[in-house]
Amino acid sequence: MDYLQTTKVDKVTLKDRFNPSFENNGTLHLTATHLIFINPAVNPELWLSYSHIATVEKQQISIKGAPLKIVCKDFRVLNFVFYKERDCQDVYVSLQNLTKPVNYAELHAFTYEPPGSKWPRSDGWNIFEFEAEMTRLEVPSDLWRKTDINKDYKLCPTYPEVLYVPATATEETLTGSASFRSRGRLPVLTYYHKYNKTALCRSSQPLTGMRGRSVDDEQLLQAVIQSNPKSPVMYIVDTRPKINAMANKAAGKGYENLDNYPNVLYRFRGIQNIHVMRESLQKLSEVIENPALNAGEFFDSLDSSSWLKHIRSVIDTSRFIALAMLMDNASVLCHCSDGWDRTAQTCALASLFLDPYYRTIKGYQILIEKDWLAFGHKFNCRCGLLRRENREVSPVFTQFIDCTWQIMQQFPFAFEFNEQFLLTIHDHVYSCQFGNFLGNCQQDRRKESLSEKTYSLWGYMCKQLATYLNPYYDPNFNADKRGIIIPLINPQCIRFWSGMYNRHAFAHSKSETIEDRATRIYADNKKLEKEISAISEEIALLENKSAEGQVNGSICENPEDEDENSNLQLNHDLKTMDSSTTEIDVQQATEIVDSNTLSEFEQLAVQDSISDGNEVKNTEMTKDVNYTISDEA
Ligand SMILES: O=P(O)(O)O[C@@H]1[C@H](O)[C@H](OP(=O)(O)O)[C@@H](O)[C@H](O)[C@H]1O
Repeated sequence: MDYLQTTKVDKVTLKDRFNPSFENNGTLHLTATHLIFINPAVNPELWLSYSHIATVEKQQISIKGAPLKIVCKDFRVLNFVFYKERDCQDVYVSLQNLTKPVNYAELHAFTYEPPGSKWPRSDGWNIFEFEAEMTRLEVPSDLWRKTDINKDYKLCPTYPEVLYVPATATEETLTGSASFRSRGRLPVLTYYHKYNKTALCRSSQPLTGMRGRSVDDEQLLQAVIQSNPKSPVMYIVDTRPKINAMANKAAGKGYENLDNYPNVLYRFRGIQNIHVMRESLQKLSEVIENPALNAGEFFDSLDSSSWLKHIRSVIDTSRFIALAMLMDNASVLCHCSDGWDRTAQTCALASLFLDPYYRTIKGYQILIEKDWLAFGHKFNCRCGLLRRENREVSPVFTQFIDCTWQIMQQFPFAFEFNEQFLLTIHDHVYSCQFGNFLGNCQQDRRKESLSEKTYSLWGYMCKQLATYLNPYYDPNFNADKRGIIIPLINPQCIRFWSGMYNRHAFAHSKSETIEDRATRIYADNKKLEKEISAISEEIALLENKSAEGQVNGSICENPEDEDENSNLQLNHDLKTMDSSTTEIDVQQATEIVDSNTLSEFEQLAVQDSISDGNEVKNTEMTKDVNYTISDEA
């Protein structure tokens, strides 16, 4: 490893911004893949994958030594102080080289071997197949068809090989439409709501320019409309601010000219581009890192970062898509400029609102496989996994994980998984320990043979599913409304996620958060309930046995059965155990559910739109529905 100027440095201090008096002195080791800091008096050792490092900065030397600041992609900030300036320089140069790998082979995934019992490298690599997911969604073959037009990625290099399109669309129409869409990313199906036959399609922007048009593209959208027997219209949800879409026109792209797209309702949604999001996260990081802020200053700075405003705009757009499909029975085409950032966020979230399957552990992984990995979100570029162009880095996936967490706060019973599940996925996008997120599209991953050469994160996670289970989960949540959830988007409903952005700040603090405590108590109660019911069954069995014994005059006299008697006593104690805590929690839980279900109006609307007859009167629905969306967003 010629990158390493040094492999071991003694007399290093790891400062704690939030506890300056805490002297953490130890030894720093640099290996091929990790920085390790060891202080025998502190457990556990600190292990940091080079892939997790965002920036390394040498700071002003002081009488205390030579400081080195490391900012991580999981929002951890490490301030080391070296006794010798030379050591600081050697570590700085080493990290500068080690954190900017040039090619995949340098990444940890190609050397990682799971600790303990080995499991097959293939575990978790084949959880997603497009056809299987479309079959699960019950996509009707008379309305939609699978096409192999993208075999070997020859039509669109960044799309998956398997695509689903309207059954009436010809291959010529598809080819013509692809040539009229940015990077060939033509409108194709990503989610199907079988209850009212509405479709969610996704694409990139059209190459309209000042007056361009494509009859093929127009015919393809008419075919989308005709694939939905429930409505004569469809929506195009352009996730961008209108002004950005207009700016793209000058570059020969832009948005659909509705004169050429009859029966289409157009909505601009105002989600900002990757550059604005990168700057917003930079401001958020500065707020997180600053221990000197008091509460008021913290929230003022958080506001000025606009991070929560952007999170809200992504959720709001996804909610609009779900409501348009649900209440207007209209199919939707969602796009942005390239159709791999904001489109991935909003299509995935809208699907998560409409289909409870995506709120299970496996379903959420399938959702990421479909709308993020298969449809070509550029993980390499956006997460800076290889030597990167800073202009391409942006927290698009972090925002999606944050949005998911926001929805979990509103619907704590609707998700099979917990916060730790989201944090694990987020952190392993950056760790490069597994192959799932390497590359920018499906074609890249196949070229690198990642499923043969690396382990899958899903394979790793399924070995410890209990870690990721949400004890509040109710698989039948909102069952009478088919599990559909429509989140609230009032600003006060969007919260700062300290479990993501501040989790390392108080890492050594022993205090348990309220949420953790409630989760623990609730999980304990669940466990006790299970034990009580198991014991009750045992008691019933024993009572039956002893009744039989009395009838046959053969009551067991031998001392071995004393255990059974003591069990009976124990069981009796447990059975009469004060279950007030369980009752309170169940009562509390019921209150939470009541406050989290749809508002009266939305419940009515949702019931109407998915009523058995499914005969929704569009005009009434649209007329009644206040989407609170302005075209000029
Ligand atoms: O929309 P713009 O202002 O042109 O900005 C573009 C969007 O952010 C694109 O992401 P998208 O997939 O969300 O459109 C991104 O891929 C491009 O690099 C950006 O230039």
